Amino acid sequence: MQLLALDNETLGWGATPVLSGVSLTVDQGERIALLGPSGVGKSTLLNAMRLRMTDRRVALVPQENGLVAQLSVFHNVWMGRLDDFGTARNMRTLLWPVGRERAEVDADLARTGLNGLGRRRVSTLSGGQKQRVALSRALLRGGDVVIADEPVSAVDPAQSRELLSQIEASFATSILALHDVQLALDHATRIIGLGRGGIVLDAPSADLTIPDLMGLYA
Ligand SMILES: Nc1ncnc2c1ncn2[C@@H]1O[C@H](COP(=O)(O)OP(=O)(O)OP(=O)(O)O)[C@@H](O)[C@H]1O
Repeated sequence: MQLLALDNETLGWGATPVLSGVSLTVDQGERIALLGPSGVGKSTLLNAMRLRMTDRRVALVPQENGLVAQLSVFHNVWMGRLDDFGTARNMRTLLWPVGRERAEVDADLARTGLNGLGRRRVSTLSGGQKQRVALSRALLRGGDVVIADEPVSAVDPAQSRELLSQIEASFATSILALHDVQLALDHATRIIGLGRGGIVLDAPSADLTIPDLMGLYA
């Protein structure tokens, strides 16, 4: 089943184009990694994909995490489900979370290695812990597809692999901007490479090698 299609499109911000001639489709079940040098347009493409999938349940992990620093880890993770409930229920959960809600959040915190941190204020966490809060929020939300912008950039290599495995376990389809080419080759089934204002590579990971991908950064 096709989740989205872009046909020779120009993508950018306001009147400023970043990527042009962008044509691609994304099918359910694909695991896509976006690669390319800093500033090339990975976030721009992810944003365009997100906007085309309004008919799908999408979980997002933004590059800057999108957390509310003054609120607890529990509150930030629960935000992944705010649009599942009405205002009154959300107010109640934010003020007086019940045991079942805490348990649901705790289960996803455990999956990202943040056991026991539900009551901590996000502002007191390390960069890698904050990133894992954002991933826990996406896991709690669940959905058809996860769109994540460098979701493991602040954690160590072993944690990166574990976290990507957790993403794979929860989402049938994933679209991830990554900067580690080996991680991309190991976890994605398809790699889209950006450069020179557009897509310069779109191929199955199985057909690609590290030197092929390093060419994106030359
Ligand atoms: N929200 C935004 N509003 C306006 N311009 C933006 C916005 N986000 C990105 N841009 C611009 O779009 C261009 C591509 O940036 P983008 O963030 O898509 O690249 P990227 O490949 O994700 O970079 P990085 O790897 O550094 O995160 C840059 O010139 C950037 O300034």
